[in-house]
Amino acid sequence: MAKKRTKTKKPPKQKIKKPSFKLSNQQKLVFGSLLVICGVWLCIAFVSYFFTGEADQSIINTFPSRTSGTQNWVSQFGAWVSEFFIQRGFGVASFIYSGLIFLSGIYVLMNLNKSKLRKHWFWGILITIWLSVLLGFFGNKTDFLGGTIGFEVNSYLQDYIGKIGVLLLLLLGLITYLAIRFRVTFESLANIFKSAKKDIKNEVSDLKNDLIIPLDNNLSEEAESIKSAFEIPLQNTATEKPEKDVAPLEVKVVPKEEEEEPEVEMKVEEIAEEVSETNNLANKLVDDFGLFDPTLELAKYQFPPLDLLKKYDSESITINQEELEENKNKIVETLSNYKIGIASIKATIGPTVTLYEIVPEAGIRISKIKNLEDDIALSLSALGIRIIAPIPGKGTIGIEVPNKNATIVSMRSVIASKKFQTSEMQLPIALGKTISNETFVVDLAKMPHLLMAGATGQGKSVGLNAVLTSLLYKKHPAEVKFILVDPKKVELTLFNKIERHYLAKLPDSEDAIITDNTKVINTLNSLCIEMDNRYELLKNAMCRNIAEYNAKFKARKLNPNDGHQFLPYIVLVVDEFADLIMTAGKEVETPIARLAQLARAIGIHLIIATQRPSVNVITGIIKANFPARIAFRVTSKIDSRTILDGSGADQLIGRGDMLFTQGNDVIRIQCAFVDTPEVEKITDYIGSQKAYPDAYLLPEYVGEESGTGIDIDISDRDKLFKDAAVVIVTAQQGSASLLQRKLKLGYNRAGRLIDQLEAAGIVGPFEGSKARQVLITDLIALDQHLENEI
Ligand SMILES: Nc1ncnc2c1ncn2[C@@H]1O[C@H](COP(=O)(O)OP(=O)(O)OP(=O)(O)O)[C@@H](O)[C@H]1O
Repeated sequence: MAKKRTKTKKPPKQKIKKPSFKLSNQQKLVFGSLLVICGVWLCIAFVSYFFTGEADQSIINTFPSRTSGTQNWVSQFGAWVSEFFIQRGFGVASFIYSGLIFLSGIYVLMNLNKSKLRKHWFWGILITIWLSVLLGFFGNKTDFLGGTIGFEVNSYLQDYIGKIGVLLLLLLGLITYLAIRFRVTFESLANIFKSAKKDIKNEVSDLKNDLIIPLDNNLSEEAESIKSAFEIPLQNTATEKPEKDVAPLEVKVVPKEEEEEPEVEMKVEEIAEEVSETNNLANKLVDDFGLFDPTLELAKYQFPPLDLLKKYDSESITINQEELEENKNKIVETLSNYKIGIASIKATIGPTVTLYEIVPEAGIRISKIKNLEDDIALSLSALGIRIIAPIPGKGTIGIEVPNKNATIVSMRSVIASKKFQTSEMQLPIALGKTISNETFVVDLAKMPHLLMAGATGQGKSVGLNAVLTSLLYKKHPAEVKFILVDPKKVELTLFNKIERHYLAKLPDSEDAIITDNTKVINTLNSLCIEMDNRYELLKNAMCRNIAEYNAKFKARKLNPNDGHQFLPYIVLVVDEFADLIMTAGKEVETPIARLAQLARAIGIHLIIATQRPSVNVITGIIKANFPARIAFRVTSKIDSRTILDGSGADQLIGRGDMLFTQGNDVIRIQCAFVDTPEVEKITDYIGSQKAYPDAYLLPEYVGEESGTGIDIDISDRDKLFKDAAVVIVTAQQGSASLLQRKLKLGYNRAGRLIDQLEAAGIVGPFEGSKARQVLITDLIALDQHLENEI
């Protein structure tokens, strides 16, 4: 009897939402004012206590009676609170509390940094205790100087460490406070003393110089003219005598100063001070305003909730014992046909395939099994069998056999997984589940670029959506931007709704999603400029990569006035890369290769998807720079080799069954499934929230083709100008695509040539969808036309 066991599936843990304590502006006004008033009221009550406290003593315990007749300026409650804080609490130091409450009100009203306020409270409470103990040292039990707490703590300590001990302890407290709060060090204290000593000395010597200089002047002026020699003593008659008295002193003091001034130490200290100044400035800014928060502009942005993703009925894996047994028998039988004995066999059930791990009997060479790969697959007669001989690092042989009932790996289950939720990766992507049913999460930033290939209908678009969805669930709009290239015009259009949140575009383009191949070239070149700009920023900030740079920026160590800014990651997604490379050729390949080679450190990552993984699409230069690859099912072994450098992708079963490699091992994964309505819901959810004023603007790129001024210099003409003219005149058809085909050019270059031909008067102006008119009738006329030009 077939036993069916169903794995009990724990419901995904919903993240418990923390209650938000954010106040509206009106609430802040009310709450802030309340605190300010409380602070002032408390202060009045405390001051009053010094005058009325004694009189109120007797009636304090009758509280709360309306007729008690307290004398405190703020009446009964004031008397009681003051008694509580001053007499029974911390004595005079209680004033600090009223100050703290007042300060809190100001912070709330002015919406100032809360972390600083917390610091004020922390230190305020410590100072209150310290002060209360200090004053308690001098007071007695009934005294309100240190309050009951100050007095009691004192007497307790004095019993153990004596009066001197308490004083020393208080001194230690003071030193600790100064050291931690004001970062006072022994050196800085020594410096203060030194500079104070020097200031005094300078003042003394200035005083002396004041007295000496006139004497010098006298001497020089005496040498110059007798007249002035007379005048000066006349002006300084009153100081004449002391000058003469002080003159011998000059000799004594000056050499002393000369001995002290050339101290080398001084210079070293100054440099150290300068460095710490910038750090101190950054620290101070962080103290005042907290770390820079890039998400502040969209502070209220809500990440899409999990509920937007669908749950699927067939999500839990059902283990069909009968099927397992059947497959095992088939494997054992098939292998024994080839005289391969099996020592043990183990099955791991995944969402779409089951992995049978076989340990062959001793003496059987793995190469033998490897050679029989195709025959074994044929004997097992099932689609999608993949043999891994040996499984890397295990020394066993793996045979992956598709399950009869494949389960869907929902996007919801992988997003909800602990692995994804707690991941600390820079750009985490939940791709799906592995063969052992583990959620597979990778970091796009580490890949650093991804090549995706697969025949049509095998799950590429779903895969791209899974990647984008993962990032939307994990990254704030301030942290990542997408550039989407979608020549099919349908796959990625949904993301239009989040243009002003998550997309990046060229400044002059209307649509953020690029569907026109010519625009791709501009965008790629613009991205290269962005890359160069970012490298410049990183160089100036002395950072090696974007993570370091952003951390430094957040710590306010980089000045925005120097052009520094928080850099979001940029993810370029190109669907149908084959289409692009066919129409634009080198013009696309070159910037893509450049970006792929250099962009990893500055946070630009490329994801390229193609249906046709042929070598003229995935060229050597592209392949070399895309170590991370995903292969969905392809139709031939050759295609599989092109993507993975090995076979396997041709043996997949489709519908999101894929192989992933990051350079070494190949991992089989069932891609998470996210349907279009789910993506729509997510983009709707994000799109309905407050957005940035515009999409993230890439640097402007003035494409060469945009210089289509009709006055093109003859010397600037393309080398192929003459050939192009011949092609156009012969065919009597002024179209760029004709040039592309005949001269094997990219679209851009062909477009440029057409512009040059127009400038030369060979073709007419642009006429919309129609081909341009050819103004030269035959090749002889063309030759004459070109000769006349010169
Ligand atoms: N991970 C998956 N789990 C379950 N089913 C999937 C998965 N991925 C794809 N499919 C199924 O395969 C169909 C085709 O997928 P998809 O549109 O992604 O193919 P594609 O490779 O993008 O095709 P094309 O290149 O023609 O656009 C989907 O409609 C869905 O039914």
